[in-house]
Amino acid sequence: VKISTGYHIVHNEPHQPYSGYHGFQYLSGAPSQYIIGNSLSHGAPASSPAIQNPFTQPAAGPAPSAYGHSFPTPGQVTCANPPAICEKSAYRTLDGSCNHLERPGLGVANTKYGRLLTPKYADGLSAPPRSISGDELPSARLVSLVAFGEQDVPDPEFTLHNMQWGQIMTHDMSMTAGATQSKKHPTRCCTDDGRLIGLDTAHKTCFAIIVPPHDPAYAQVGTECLNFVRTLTDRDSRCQYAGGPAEQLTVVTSYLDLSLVYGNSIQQNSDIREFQGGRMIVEERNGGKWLPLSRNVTGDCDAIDSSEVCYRAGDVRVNQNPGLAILQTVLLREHNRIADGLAALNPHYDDRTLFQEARKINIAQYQQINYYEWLPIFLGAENMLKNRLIYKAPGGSYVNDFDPNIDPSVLNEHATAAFRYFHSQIEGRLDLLSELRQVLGSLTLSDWFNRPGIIEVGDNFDSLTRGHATQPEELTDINFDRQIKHFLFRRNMPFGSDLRSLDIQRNRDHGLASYNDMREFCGLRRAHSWEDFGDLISPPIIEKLKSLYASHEDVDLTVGGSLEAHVAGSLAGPTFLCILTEQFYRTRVGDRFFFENGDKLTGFTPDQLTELRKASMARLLCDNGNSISSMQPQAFKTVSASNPIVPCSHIPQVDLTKWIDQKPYTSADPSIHYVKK
Ligand code: HEM
Repeated sequence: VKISTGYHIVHNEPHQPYSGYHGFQYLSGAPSQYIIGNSLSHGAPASSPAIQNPFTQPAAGPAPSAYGHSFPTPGQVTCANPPAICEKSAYRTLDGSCNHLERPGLGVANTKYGRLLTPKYADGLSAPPRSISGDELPSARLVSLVAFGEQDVPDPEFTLHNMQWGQIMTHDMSMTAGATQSKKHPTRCCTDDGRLIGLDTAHKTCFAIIVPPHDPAYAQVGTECLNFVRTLTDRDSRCQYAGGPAEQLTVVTSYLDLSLVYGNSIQQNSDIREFQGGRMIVEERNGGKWLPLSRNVTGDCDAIDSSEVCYRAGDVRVNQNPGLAILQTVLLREHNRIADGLAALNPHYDDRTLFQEARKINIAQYQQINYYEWLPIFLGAENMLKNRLIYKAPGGSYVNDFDPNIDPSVLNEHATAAFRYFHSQIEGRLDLLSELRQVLGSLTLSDWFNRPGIIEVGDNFDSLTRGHATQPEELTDINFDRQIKHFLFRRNMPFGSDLRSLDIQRNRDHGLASYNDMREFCGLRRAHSWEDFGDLISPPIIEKLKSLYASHEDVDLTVGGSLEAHVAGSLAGPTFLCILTEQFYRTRVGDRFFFENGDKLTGFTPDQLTELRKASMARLLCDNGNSISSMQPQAFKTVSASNPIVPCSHIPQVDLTKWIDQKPYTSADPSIHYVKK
């Protein structure tokens, strides 16, 4: 694989036409760099325009369940409540407040997404955009069907854990306010049998997706409408609005701080914390240690009865799919493993110290995996080095790059368009594998949305974990698996929703700037005709876009960005790569607690940092399976001669003895009593 060399984002240099924004640009790059994944050639991975009827009879599924009571209530916005003055602490707060000491509200749960470009609403305030011709934009479902395919193309290099970890990071960074995400939304914009509810009677947050006639899936059952509820914005909030166009709200902290494990507030955290030995609550069932059960099983899961397993965690989306529930369990068990280790090494520690120290180590390992193992696959190691997202920092050396001028908020363009491109990696078949990597069976994804109990059955937890470490993810391209394209959250129905349609509709709901505007912002050539997209999008796909949109100016960011040829060494085209790189730069340098920082109070000792840099996905899986004894060292990558399966004991482990013995603190700050040796 050829690595790109031509990209360099220059931070903190506002781009002239958009001077209100944190600017960056690419250095010029030759078109020949765009060669991987989506291709420019005419015969390139097809988007399977001739959609066959792929649908079989539905398997018997669970009965429809009640609404999820623990999910955010539509129409209601929780106000962020950061303190006016921050106390200096060695530990992060749970809601993200006071990460930035002068601006305590930055990155806090229940605040606005950031934006690179001003929103594009039809009325300038909040109405979804229209074509520049004044007409409606093409149906999101139609765009999903015509511009995107559903071919099953396994990725030769990366495993399903690679996809699944991305969803973990996503859930850590953002969640649209007012959404239920996976549970049926109480606001109905379509009737239960898929007919549109008239505009006069529909709720004001409705923005239903119109299904085109002759839809290859939905026409079979007469579905004309997919439910879609708009994200709550600052204009819906009594505590946020300061005038201007609507800005969507996100209900989780923007930092990579494992908020999905620990919760986004003291309240959420108290509900899942044991308050003994620094541990989080785990419950024993059938000899295993599992996430605690939800108190509203039929509300939170698509459970048939209240005896089914349905989890409670730091993030309400925990039950959405089996792979996600597995990694949430792994990260929870890792916390308790560390807390128990620290307790044995430091018997004088109280519950709070053990909890916070274990949390701090868990987050640091996770950030190490994010930046040094996972992100290089997506963004390219060289691109990351060049743009100062990672460093070649030897041993225990610090990287003191916290920048108080950087806003760590999650960008709307990132969460609503660029990062969702990786929905393309989702696989609809989940294999169960033995320790010898023999296939024992497999699950169909849409049978198990919101029914995580399957991971507790028999040896499924380990078999699925091995499966995700062995099975390839779907290639990152224009194809989206049928299981999420026609069967998403289908419950016991023949069909469900379409994730690609939801992505496109959400782009419009959030009024994202157009694909063409974003190209220009990213230093690429602005297109003045359809043909001008040809530098990055193949001609047959441009033809499809032409058949959908009235003008090249209308193309949604989510759509155009997902159709670009990839930059060599990365998993995205230049426009999305620009957004993703900018996001993960901000997420790093805008986090005062980033694990490589050498601050005396919040950081680690050089010895500890040396250990933390040994953290890996493989070790995490080895340590937190029920009984996993072997793994390939690079668990995001498929097994190969250079990445063979080895006994877990061969995989480096973070040595917790470096956290023994805290010496009395001798700094000038009298409020702080201890520091690591
Ligand atoms: C089986 C796997 C997955 C399923 C079923 C799934 C499903 C969903 C659903 C239903 C939404 C909300 C759609 C809407 O109404 O707007 C969503 C949002 C999102 N997904 Fe996924 N997803 C999966 C994996 C991933 C992966 C692998 C990534 C990235 C690497 C990802 C990134 C995102 C992002 C960034 C959002 C928006 C988050 C927010 O700000 O609310 N997802 N996903």
